[in-house]
Amino acid sequence: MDSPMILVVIGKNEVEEFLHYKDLIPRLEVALGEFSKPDREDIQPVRCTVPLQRYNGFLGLMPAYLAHEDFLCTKMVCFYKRESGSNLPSTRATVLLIDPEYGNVNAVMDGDVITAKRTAAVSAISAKLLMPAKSEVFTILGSGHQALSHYNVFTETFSFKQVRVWSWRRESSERFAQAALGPVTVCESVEEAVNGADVIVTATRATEPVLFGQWVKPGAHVAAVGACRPDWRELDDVLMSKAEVYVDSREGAAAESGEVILSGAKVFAELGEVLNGTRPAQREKTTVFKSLGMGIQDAVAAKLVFEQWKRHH
Ligand SMILES: NC(=O)c1ccc[n+]([C@@H]2O[C@H](COP(=O)([O-])OP(=O)(O)OC[C@H]3O[C@@H](n4cnc5c(N)ncnc54)[C@H](O)[C@@H]3O)[C@@H](O)[C@H]2O)c1
Ligand SMILES: O=C(O)[C@@H]1CCCCN1
Repeated sequence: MDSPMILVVIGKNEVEEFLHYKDLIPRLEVALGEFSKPDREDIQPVRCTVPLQRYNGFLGLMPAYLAHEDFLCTKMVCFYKRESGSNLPSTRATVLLIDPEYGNVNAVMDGDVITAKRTAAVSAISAKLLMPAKSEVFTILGSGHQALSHYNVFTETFSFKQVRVWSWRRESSERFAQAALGPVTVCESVEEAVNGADVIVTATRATEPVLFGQWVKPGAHVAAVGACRPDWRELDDVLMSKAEVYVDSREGAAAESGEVILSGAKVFAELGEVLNGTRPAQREKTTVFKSLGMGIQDAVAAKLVFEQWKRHH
């Protein structure tokens, strides 16, 4: 017998309409905390990846089960090592909601907005915990989808005196600055962009380091969002060795993060451990939050979207 639900398709516009940072952030904080408990019940295997060599990319499968909420879903995300000048998106994602009792699919949802917003929301949580107490200068490296979602949530959540952007191509940085809701200073080089910055987000497709420790102010917080393969980097060894390293999942970082694996840096804590109070937030030190993305983050976001969708239909 099937579950009584019929299959619904929820597109990008609806996900955008139903997913708000003010709802997403507190729920992600709870989920990250649950994930980092030794007796966790939520289930999330490390991403399974299928190489797509012909296209220089991967298909990532990201299932998750939120046990307390009896919510089961999986994201399917293709991500590519695009040429630097390419205008094609580096990730495309879809989320399937599955009835945990009967096994049938209840909903197919756009995953691009979910990926953009939940990733930025988790970086904002890292900054809330780890950035210097008086943070005035915020720098974004990259000017793509993640750069924009990070700009949106960081400027919505914190008050910076200056926001700077650097990107591979100046035209893209200028387009980014025009699309942003507030003033953004376009920088010519990474060094200029990060000089004196308190908070730095790296959201590029780089596979070799673009951010070097010698340029980063002591005590700054870096949320590193790109470089999600064991041999890809955005940050150099100097930065990885001078910073206290926080991750979303230790297991994920050990399997997938070039920054962690190649530098040999020790992971100090998961964000969830800081949220649970079992590891300290070393705000006064230079900190790196290495983000790789987790299925439970997608599940939290997809659940919120589905709740709102049901309310409106
Ligand atoms: N941590 C997570 O959960 C998570 C989630 C989604 C995406 N990502 C990763 O974040 C990164 C950005 O994703 P996006 O969706 O914004 O991509 P995007 O394609 O929209 O933007 C990528 C940006 O990187 C710049 N760029 C390209 N090649 C570069 C290079 N060699 N050096 C420096 N900059 C370069 C581009 O100009 C562009 O500004 C990707 O690496 C992606 O895989 C991580
Ligand atoms: O968690 C995610 O959704 C992304 C997909 C692309 C690779 C990095 N992580």
